[in-house]
Amino acid sequence: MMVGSLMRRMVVPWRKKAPLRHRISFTTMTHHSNAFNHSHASQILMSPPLVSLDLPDVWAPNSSHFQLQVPSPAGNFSNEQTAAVINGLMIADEIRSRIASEVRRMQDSIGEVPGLAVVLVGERRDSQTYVRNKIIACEEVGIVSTVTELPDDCTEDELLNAVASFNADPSVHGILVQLPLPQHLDVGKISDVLSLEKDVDGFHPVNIGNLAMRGREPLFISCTPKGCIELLIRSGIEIMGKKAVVIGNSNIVGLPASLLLQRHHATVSVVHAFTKNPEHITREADILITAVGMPNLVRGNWLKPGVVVVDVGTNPIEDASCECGYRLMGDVCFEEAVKVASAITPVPGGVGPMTIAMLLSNTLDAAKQAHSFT
Ligand SMILES: NC(=O)C1=CN([C@@H]2O[C@H](COP(=O)(O)OP(=O)(O)OC[C@H]3O[C@@H](n4cnc5c(N)ncnc54)[C@H](OP(=O)(O)O)[C@@H]3O)[C@@H](O)[C@H]2O)C=CC1
Ligand SMILES: Nc1nc(=O)c2c([nH]1)NC[C@@H]1CN(c3ccc(C(=O)N[C@@H](CCC(=O)O)C(=O)O)cc3)C=[N+]21
Repeated sequence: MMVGSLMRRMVVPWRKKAPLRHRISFTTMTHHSNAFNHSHASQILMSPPLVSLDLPDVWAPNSSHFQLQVPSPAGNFSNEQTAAVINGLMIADEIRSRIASEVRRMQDSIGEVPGLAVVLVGERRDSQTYVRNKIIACEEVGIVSTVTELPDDCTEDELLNAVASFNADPSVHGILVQLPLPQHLDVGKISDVLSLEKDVDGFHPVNIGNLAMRGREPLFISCTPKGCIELLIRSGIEIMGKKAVVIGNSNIVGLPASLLLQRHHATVSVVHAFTKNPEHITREADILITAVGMPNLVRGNWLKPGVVVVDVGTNPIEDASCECGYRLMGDVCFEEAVKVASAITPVPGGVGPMTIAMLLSNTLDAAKQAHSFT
């Protein structure tokens, strides 16, 4: 289990009662009737469902406060309206409550709890913060987490050995290697080594390939795109038949987001760094997902009135008035977009919390699969 003497491990113990703010029953969830009316509905990814927990992957929110009053995209949207702001924190909270009760049910039934191993290389402040947030989130739902920290100058073998040791550890059901890695380490080699059954980040080429191919089902879908689609569905926004534009094409967000939107029968265009006149393409979008890392890239005049905007971008901006010295901004100029869009996710408080909720969900799924627990 040790990788040289450089590795530090931190084990967060299982807490019996997760201190979540809201505890709600999920038994009242129903299918999203509009989406299921369509004859192609059965072709939408059904296994595994978007959110684990054996729910259908297209479904309506179970309480009215999640149902946004969204004017139909590009339809009768008036310029005087402002967009509904999609509350990712609240939706993620509800999902985490459900995961917590599933983890308890698993422990009560078979005496096992899901385990997540995180590998963190180097000392990037942002990565340390993200990992800490993931560990806290695990603790809150009863998932046991382990962090391996490796120094910036660790060798590829040390990193691969850490992953391999978690592959072999039956108490670890999910493995996440925090990105970005230092330049001398090849992220592709990790996914070659990482066990497919433990790839809770959904980065394994077989998982991405299966996401791309008709008639195939990935074991895991990348957390951020999965969170984006979950936000749309939970907000009552139909995807099928819509024109969707994704800005960004990374393996971690943009590419799987466009594949997932296609699975939901959107017509998808991808905008990237070499796209000429991107605003001509984005202005066609009914649904826009942006994952670039450039604050204010998307201005109000890039948007069609009534568009639904999902802003993945997470950009720290220096701000002396904030306690930590910076604030977070998305890729979208929120003040302008909110006057044009019908619904929009904020940063912070939109996609970010959903990414973490989906990681917990994937880890629970992995543990259920490992123990044949249904
Ligand atoms: N909220 C969350 O949960 C998460 C947020 N993020 C955030 O999302 C953002 C993107 O992350 P990630 O995908 O990892 O980033 P990458 O740097 O890996 O990818 C950025 C993508 O943006 C494209 N791009 C760069 N410049 C432009 C431009 N001027 N116009 C259009 N496209 C452009 C690139 O195009 P090309 O392919 O041509 O190079 C690339 O596909 C970051 O801000 C990150 O912090 C990321 C993960 C999770
Ligand atoms: N292997 C791997 N998997 C990832 O999923 C992964 C990664 N590496 N590297 C970095 C990116 C980034 N990412 C975020 C997760 C949560 C928030 C998040 O919770 N954001 C909060 C704000 C958090 C804060 O205040 O700092 C919010 O938007 O409300 C943001 C970004 C996952 N990533």
